[in-house]
Amino acid sequence: VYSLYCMYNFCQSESLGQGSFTRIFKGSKIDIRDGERHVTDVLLKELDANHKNCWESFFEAASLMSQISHKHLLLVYGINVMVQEFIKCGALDLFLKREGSVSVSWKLDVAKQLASALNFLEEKNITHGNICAKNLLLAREGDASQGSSPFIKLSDPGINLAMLGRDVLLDRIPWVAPEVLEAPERLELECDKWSFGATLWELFNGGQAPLQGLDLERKLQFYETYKQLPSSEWTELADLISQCMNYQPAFRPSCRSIIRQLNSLITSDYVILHAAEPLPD
Ligand SMILES: N#Cc1ccc(Nc2nc(N)cc(-n3ccc(CO)n3)n2)cc1
Repeated sequence: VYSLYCMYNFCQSESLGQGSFTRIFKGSKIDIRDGERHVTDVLLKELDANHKNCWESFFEAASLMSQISHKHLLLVYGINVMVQEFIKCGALDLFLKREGSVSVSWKLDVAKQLASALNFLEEKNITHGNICAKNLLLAREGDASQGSSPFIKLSDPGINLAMLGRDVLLDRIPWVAPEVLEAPERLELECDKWSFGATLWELFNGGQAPLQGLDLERKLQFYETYKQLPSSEWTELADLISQCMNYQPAFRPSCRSIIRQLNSLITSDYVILHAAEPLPD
């Protein structure tokens, strides 16, 4: 099996003229197969700014052409790129592992921002389905000494849970809610609350993955025996995490309650006592 690594690099050359609603660039597709580089000339078509609204038909046209082939039909290599805003400091789990010592109030600030993103999704009745520190992107590091706070953005959920194999789902224990394992196609809002609890745990444990190193069988047993993650010595935090990670979805707190509890954590004297060093647990 070879790893297909395909990178587009392209230079803007207006000389290629304009499509009706598109800008076109000449580029080259670099595939690496069995250690060999294959460079192919490609043309990249980008929907221009004031026609973003008809991206569906742009997408349909491209996917239609990519599904058929004939010697007199243009070959479409694919439309398999998602273009995202580049977030300066990358994923939170890696940042926490690298940094190690961020203050308790920094962590609570990040937790509150995630809670407000979840609150927004809850109001829209949208379930994300893949809340975890890996999918929290740090747009601004924030520096406690300068008093500037961090700024996070929740990434896309990736492939729909119902499309994933059972092993992938099991490997997402303990982020994936227990009820999702049995019915990944029926995602409810409550499953994001469970994942929020697991993400809080990551946040206050230096970005290390909970249940790391457990194989899938043991991860499944963790749920079958209704286990909880090792609780923090900060009881109010441990309470919030276990409320979110309640095996009964209906008993999990609403986003408003989560935000209220985070606000009271922020004012608790634990924060002042641990202003500088990270929580020991
Ligand atoms: N060193 C370093 C470094 C790495 C990445 C970025 N930036 C960025 N921008 C995005 N839009 C998305 C991501 N992601 C990273 C993991 C995921 C998983 O979803 N996304 N990283 C900035 C610095």
